[in-house]
Amino acid sequence: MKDILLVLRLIWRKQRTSLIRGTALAVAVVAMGVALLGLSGWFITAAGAAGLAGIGIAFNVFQPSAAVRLLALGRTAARYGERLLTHDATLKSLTDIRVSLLRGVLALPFQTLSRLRGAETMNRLVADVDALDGIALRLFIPAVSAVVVYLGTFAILAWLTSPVLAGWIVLSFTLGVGAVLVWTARHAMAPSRRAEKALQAFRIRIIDLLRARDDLVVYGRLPDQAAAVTTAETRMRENLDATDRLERRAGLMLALTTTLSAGTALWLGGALVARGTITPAQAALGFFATLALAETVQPLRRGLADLGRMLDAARRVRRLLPRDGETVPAPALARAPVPPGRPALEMTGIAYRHPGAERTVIRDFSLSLAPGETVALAGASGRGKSTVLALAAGLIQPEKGQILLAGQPLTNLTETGLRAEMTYLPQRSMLLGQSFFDMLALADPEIDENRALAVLEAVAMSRTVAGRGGLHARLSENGAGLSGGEQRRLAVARALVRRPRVLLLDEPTEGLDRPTALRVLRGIREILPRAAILTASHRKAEQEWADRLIRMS
Ligand SMILES: Nc1ncnc2c1ncn2[C@@H]1O[C@H](COP(=O)(O)OP(=O)(O)OP(=O)(O)O)[C@@H](O)[C@H]1O
Repeated sequence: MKDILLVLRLIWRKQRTSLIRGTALAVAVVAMGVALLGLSGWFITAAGAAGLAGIGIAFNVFQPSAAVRLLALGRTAARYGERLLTHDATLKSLTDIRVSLLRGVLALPFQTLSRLRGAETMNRLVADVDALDGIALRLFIPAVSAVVVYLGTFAILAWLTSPVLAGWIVLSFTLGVGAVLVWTARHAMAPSRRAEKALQAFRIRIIDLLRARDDLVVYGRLPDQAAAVTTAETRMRENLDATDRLERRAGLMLALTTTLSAGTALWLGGALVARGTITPAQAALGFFATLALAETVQPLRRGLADLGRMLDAARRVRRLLPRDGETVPAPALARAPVPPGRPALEMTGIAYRHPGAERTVIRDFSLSLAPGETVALAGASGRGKSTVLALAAGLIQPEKGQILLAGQPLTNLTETGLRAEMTYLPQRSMLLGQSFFDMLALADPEIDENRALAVLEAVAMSRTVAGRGGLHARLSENGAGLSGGEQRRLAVARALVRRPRVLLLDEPTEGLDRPTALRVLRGIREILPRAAILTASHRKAEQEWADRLIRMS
């Protein structure tokens, strides 16, 4: 519940004025509904009684009928305004929450980020935030309007009829309805949670199926994965059916409660009429007002049936939201230009152990890299070459030692400043974009065609690009229609686009034949003659290309 309140506070804080106005209109809608039915009941009964008493001619029909029309029209207008304001305000605050969530995700440490599963994170951002719209629209606003209307109904009925009748109506109605709503919330919690879990599993399994379809086909597991998708979908439907059945049962119980409350109000009103405390028209007013109170509980019924889903969504979302007073820093510009004439990269006495790992993978590692120099890290698989590159790139922080970029500790540079000076090509890259040009523009949105063609020439991709219809020809998603070697060369070209002072390469020519690999390595140097290059390499071609070799053991 704490999580729901926190999300509600966020929604309220971001759209306070619209939500206050919308809640006021929601109260007006329900109050006018109660007044409309109560007044109509009183009007018909009073007119009938006046007719029976033979004084029908003196009965003023104009004022009550004008009030009935005013209430009917006012209710429609208030309903329209309420929907417009509350839905608009909720959707706007959910958009803000989604952006805050995305910022929260991006601000996570590299290690945590690399452990996140894409499909699950997408669910957080989309499905969970969608589930939160009911918190304001189907729980908070209806609950506030119900309480205000019950108090108002009690006060007005006590004034217009009798305090005993007013007290009985509001008390019996509130207790009966309250019991049904608590029952609904308790029984719907588990199926609503299970339905949401099954929906998320369904989405994740479909994404896994699409992403790994080639491997699933090769290993003959496509039917199993498809069956897993169907199972999740069936489970979702079963649980959604269960919540629907519960909601309908709750509707039946609410109708019975309202009827019981209205019936007893009629009986009590009759008894008060017999004692001469109130008139028949006043008793009718009480009876119809009780029937009208039923309108206050319909939205709450839906909201409470979804409570389990909203609670889980609020809990998951809250974990990723910045805490109160904690703002995620926006990337800023570098604080100071990097001074010239120093080693481009210095690593001194570095020690690092991956979180949860038993052994320290990097111990007392030091390196000095001059501008224009190329150093290759060599050593058996698992010795920590990629880890050194990630440390140098500032993606993870060493437990001991210091890393300087042209004399400045990495920690002194802002994210933007650091990325402007240094580029890192990991072992596996994602090629985002629909054309060669788009893919390169990810590294520099200002890139022009000449520069794009130059870096593509440097990595021996000019012929491929021309053969595919040029820089802007449409490609398959993530470069799927390109060979492995072509994708690798494109990733290298993208790293060159930024003209970094320090270039970190993790097996840049993996998947290329030796002559192409040598051409690409030569091209990298031609494009960046003064860059300091640190590369993790198993291949002879890369080790020969380097000025110096550091063996990791
Ligand atoms: N996030 C991580 N959590 C725990 N251990 C990790 C993590 N990343 C890497 N390791 C471990 O750290 C060790 C060094 O990994 P690293 O990728 O740096 O080796 P490498 O020398 O680059 O290997 P390769 O040549 O195969 O790429 C390995 O034993 C690896 O399993």
